[in-house]
Amino acid sequence: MENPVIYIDIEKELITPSGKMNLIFKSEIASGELLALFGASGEGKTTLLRMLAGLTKPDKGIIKYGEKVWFDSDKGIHVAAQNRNIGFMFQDYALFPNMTIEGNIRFAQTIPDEEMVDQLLELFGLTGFRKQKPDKLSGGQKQRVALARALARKPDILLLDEPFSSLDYKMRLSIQKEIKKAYQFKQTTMIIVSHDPAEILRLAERIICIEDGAIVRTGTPKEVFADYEIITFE
Ligand SMILES: Nc1ncnc2c1ncn2[C@@H]1O[C@H](COP(=O)(O)OP(=O)(O)OP(=O)(O)O)[C@@H](O)[C@H]1O
Repeated sequence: MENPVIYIDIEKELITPSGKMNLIFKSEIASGELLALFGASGEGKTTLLRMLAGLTKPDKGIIKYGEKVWFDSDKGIHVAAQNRNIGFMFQDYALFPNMTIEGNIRFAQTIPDEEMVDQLLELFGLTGFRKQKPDKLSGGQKQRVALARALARKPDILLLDEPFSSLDYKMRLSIQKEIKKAYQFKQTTMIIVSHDPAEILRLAERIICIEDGAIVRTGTPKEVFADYEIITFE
């Protein structure tokens, strides 16, 4: 069954180091779409994901998931994060320090599924660490656990904020490939924040560029990056 379309039409005043900036975002995100958000630091990409996840309230507007209204400022509706079935991994993710790696992944599941825990550990190259505590792991390994945890709850929507930043090139490529495979297959809608055009070209079907708090461009990554000479198309 297809996931519903996400409809976002919101405004939020951001308090930035250089003053106030109004973030205005209106878009429809299709079911099963792999969308990248691209923009300079401080443009509000993380805040946008947080609003979609229900962790930050927009000042005004509407967020809908199919027929379900998740946010409506006029009607005073704000559905809590735990009722949106969104998997997310933000830059400031924290693992539970007293739980093992497998425990961290298991804890994220809404319905217990040991086979999936094993698959995720395998997919992210973590099987050998499953009984370890997070403090024994490197930054890249911790990031992989956080990614596995975001996937573990079988979310309808997956929000990834710079999810591969601590991974080495080889691991980056292999995990990008696996994520793309697994989630296109399941038709999970995925929104990824990335500063890396090559990564966006590899992963995303559509890109939305944000500048000064507004959408300035949208299209396929090839269309949008066509002007950038530095990019090598694969
Ligand atoms: N709830 C909030 N209310 C008002 N301003 C906020 C709120 N949350 C974040 N901001 C501000 O909005 C600005 C944009 O932050 P955000 O983290 O969304 O940007 P970003 O595009 O994700 O940047 P980066 O690429 O560096 O992660 C920052 O200056 C931040 O201080």
